[in-house]
Amino acid sequence: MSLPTEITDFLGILDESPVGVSVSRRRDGMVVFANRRFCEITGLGREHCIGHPARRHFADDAQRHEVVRQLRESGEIVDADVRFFRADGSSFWSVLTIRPATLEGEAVNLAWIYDVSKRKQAEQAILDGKSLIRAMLDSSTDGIVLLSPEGTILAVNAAASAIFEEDGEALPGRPVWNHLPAAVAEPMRRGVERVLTLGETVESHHAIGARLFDVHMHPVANAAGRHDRVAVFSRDVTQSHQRRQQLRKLETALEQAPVAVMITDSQGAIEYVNRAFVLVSGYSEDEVVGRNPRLLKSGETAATVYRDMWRRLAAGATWQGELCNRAKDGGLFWEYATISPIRDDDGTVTHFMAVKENITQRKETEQQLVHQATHDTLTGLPNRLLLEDRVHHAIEVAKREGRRVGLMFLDLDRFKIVNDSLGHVAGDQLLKVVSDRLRHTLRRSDTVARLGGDEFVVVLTHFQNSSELAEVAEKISAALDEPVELSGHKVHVGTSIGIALYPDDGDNFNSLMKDADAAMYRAKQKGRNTFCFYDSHMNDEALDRLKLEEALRRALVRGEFQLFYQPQVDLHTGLTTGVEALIRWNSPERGQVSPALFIPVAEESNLISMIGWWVLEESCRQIAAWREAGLAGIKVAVNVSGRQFLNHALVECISDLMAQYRVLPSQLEIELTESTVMAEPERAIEQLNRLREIGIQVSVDDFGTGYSSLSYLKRLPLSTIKVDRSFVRDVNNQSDNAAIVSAILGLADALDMSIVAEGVETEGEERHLKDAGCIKVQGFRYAKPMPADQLAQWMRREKSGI
Ligand SMILES: Nc1nc2c(ncn2[C@@H]2O[C@H](COP(=O)(O)O[C@H]3[C@@H](O)[C@H](n4cnc5c(=O)[nH]c(N)nc54)O[C@@H]3COP(=O)(O)O)[C@@H](O)[C@H]2O)c(=O)[nH]1
Repeated sequence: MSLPTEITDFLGILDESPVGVSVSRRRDGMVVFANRRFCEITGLGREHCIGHPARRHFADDAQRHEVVRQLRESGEIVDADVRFFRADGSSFWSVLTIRPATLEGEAVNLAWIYDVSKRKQAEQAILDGKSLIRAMLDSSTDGIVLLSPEGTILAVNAAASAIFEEDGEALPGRPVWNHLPAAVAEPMRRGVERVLTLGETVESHHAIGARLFDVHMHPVANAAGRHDRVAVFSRDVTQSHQRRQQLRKLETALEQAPVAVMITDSQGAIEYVNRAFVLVSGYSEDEVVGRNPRLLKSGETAATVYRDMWRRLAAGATWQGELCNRAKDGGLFWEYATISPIRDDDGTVTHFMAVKENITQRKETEQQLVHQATHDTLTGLPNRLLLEDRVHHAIEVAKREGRRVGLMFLDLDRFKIVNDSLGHVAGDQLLKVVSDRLRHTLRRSDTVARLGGDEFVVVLTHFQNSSELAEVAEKISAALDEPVELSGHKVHVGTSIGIALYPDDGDNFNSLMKDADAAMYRAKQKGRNTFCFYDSHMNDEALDRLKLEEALRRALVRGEFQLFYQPQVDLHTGLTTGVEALIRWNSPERGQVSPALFIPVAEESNLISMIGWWVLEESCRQIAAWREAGLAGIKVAVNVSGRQFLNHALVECISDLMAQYRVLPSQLEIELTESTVMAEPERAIEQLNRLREIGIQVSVDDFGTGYSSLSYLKRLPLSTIKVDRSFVRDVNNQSDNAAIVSAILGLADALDMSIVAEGVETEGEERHLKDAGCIKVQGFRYAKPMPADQLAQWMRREKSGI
């Protein structure tokens, strides 16, 4: 299109304009003119602008539509911010103004563009910065409020709006005091004044409803450096306060806990201990912090316990178990510990926590109970249960090491007499003395146990041969043969010891015990206070003894006993002065059993008391029967065993029997063996005096076979000494027997006692005795023991002088 000159001039002017100008036809939007600046701004050559649609310059379709809409509605565009394309495809911000005009009758749009990219970028940067600050402020969990000196809210972040429970946009311009409780507003007002006056930060704590806040107020300066605003930062510390309180409660609970608590780091260095720990261990916190818990180690906890503990802890598991630890003062204490690993958020074990209950008392009670269950209460020695365990163990070790085990069975020889006569208290005292002597005689490695009663067992493991065992047995015998002082009485007990060996005699506890028991019985038979090694025949004997005991028991019930009577004769007159009652057992199974065989078994098994009472009663009954039969005045001497003699009830019992059968004291005599009298001389003196008070005379049997103390003999109220038949035998030919008999006669004379010589069998013996001055005799030479009816005939014959 060729343009008139005035138009060309106008366009020439526009071409020089510093603003980009383009002219486009309104009917088709085709550009008809673009000035130099327009081409510079868009980077397009003029030929790429003119003759092309104006819309192609718009970089944003939405903006283009808006421009078209406004043009349609108002016919012009004033200072719109629009993005245009550059020739290289990039875009720039421009301020666009379009005004309608007419060019040569053609309606056109005159468009001015002004590149505002730099300003836009700056604006965007500010906007970005502001929104960043805003975003930062809003993302803060602390409430932030900017206040004027009067307390007017200038700005708030989201957290502050939430505290005030108000819309954040509504708050600026309002006095902050209206949004605070009076109790908070007033101190805050003073705080603001102070911040602005002094220019310093003020900190305070406030409660708003149920929530707690830490408040920091900072001065904010203006461009001139003057503090003209206050920034208030409020931190909601409700939860942390509650947590702190909970922690404090936990700490108090830990401190006051009755259980010891210890926390170590992962390497075992102690970091914390509570008060219970300090009390139990005796160590202060300072003394243990930084140290390893092994400082409590006592050496009493089995190594396996620690191994198990570390195996579990290393696997990250909790360990529970009992530890025996040592306190600072050296004392031991027991703890039931639960040790658990403590992990951080990543699951790494950072610490270990030990919670330990003091179970010392329970342990001590347990140990006491175990001790009670395994030890004899009276002597404190191991009992049968523990003995069995020790023997098992000793056999196991001996088996491995190819050694022998010696088991000694001890039975006190005269314990039962002491117990019956002096009472249980003295008996207990005696057992304690015996225990102490055994303990002192043996090595610590040997076991001494009490089975009960007067039976003890010694187990020896360290000996070379059986003669060493014999030496030990001798030492024990010697120690127990020493007299024991009991309630003012000197008592001789003595012990019989049976010895069995592993593996020689048995390979288990029961067989060794059985064998040693059999050997002990043999030792008793050998004469007491001695020892005997087991040999295989002993078991048969022990079995026989047991059977005999059972048969004896039955005999009492079945009435298989009978009394025989042996006369005692006066050599001057040839008349019977009395008779000795001698028991006989007519066993349907065994036939006639000698009292020499069954009396010792009865003594061992306690049956002797019942048999003794039977003999006493039967003797009294017989005296009465003879009286009824016209044979008054027969004096009966009854053998009384040691146990029966020392029984408190003996005197009363004899009195009762005498009263029941109307027996005169002169018709009854008691015979005691020398050993019975001398076992307990003091006690014997007491009992003999009581018998004398009721008129009963006592003779001492088997005189010369035991060990009489002359000083005691002098004090004993005895009427007669019976010379044992071992001294009477062949007295006329054996000078030593003659000397003994002569000495006994002299003694009896000096002590004003009468003499009866036992077991006279020959005329020579009789003559010697008569010449020596012994008048009363007893023996087969005159009469053998006979049943009561035969004795009655014997007496009648004698009376009638036949
Ligand atoms: N506790 C009790 N002991 C009793 C009782 N009855 C008897 N015994 C004691 O038993 C032992 C054996 O007695 P026994 O077999 O009866 O022998 C007595 C006489 O038979 C025997 N004796 C008498 N004279 C002679 C003789 O000339 N030769 C000879 N070889 N033996 C003779 O002596 C025994 C009487 O002894 P002792 O009692 O010491 O006077 C014996 O120890 C009895 O004591 C009883 O009831 N209770």
